[in-house]
Amino acid sequence: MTSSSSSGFRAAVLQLTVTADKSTNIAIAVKRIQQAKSNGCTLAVLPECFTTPYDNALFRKYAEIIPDGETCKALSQAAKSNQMYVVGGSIPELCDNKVYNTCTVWDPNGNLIAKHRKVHLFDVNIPGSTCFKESNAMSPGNTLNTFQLGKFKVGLGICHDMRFSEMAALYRKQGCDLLIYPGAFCTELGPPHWSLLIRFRALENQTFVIAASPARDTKSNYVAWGHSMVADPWGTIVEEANEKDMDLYVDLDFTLRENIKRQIPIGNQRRIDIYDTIDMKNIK
Ligand SMILES: NC(=O)CCC(=O)C(=O)O
Repeated sequence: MTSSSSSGFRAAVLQLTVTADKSTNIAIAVKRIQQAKSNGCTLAVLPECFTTPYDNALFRKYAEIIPDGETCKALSQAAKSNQMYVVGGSIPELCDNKVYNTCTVWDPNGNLIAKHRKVHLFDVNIPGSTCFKESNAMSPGNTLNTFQLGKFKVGLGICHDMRFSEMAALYRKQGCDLLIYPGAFCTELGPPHWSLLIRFRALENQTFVIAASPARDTKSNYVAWGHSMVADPWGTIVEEANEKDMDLYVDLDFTLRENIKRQIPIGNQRRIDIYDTIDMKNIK
């Protein structure tokens, strides 16, 4: 496969360091998108909250109106000048006085072709480990969102969204070939769950999965796990970053997905007749 062919394309996962300065973060992202282009990539994926330290106290301060804010202008321009698709990780979005954790997607003409507001907010309470209540600062989105990259369909989620197999299954049902999760797991929940969740979403849906994290900054209030990752429909890790500031360049060949779907045809084996008798609303 060349960097872009009928069977796939090359993707960049940009594991950049998020500083306290928004303009610096945007400039770093733009530079890394250019580098991805030089390395033959068709798609660049940025991390969750790549313009903003992951901190409830800062989300509203850093928030922007989409698509009028400085981040959207820069991503649109970067997508257009490099003739690439850009998945803009996420930024805090200000809309009707609410703040959302929102991913924007830009096509090679610089058009905004999709927007996903994080549906499942990161509210956990693990004494002695991680206590975070994202819903104190953010509002949840209420829709699932996809976009088309050539003949391939992509489903979008943000970080904690990846814990919900129901959401990924709905994307599978819609025919998604690839799921993308900008994310920022912490150093407590990253080691036990990050890789497992990514591989499982890939395996159970027979899709590729890209998860893009910020690099680890041990001086920040919220220390990201890093380990950006690409998993294939077999559940194998194709590429994994360590915790440092770095990028992954990965060739995605979707003939693998077609082969696996044919060889292990779980798409046709589901017993909806049984599942449909179970009332999901009553299952916690
Ligand atoms: N930013 C997030 O949504 C973090 C999610 C997370 O760490 C988890 O364990 O879930």
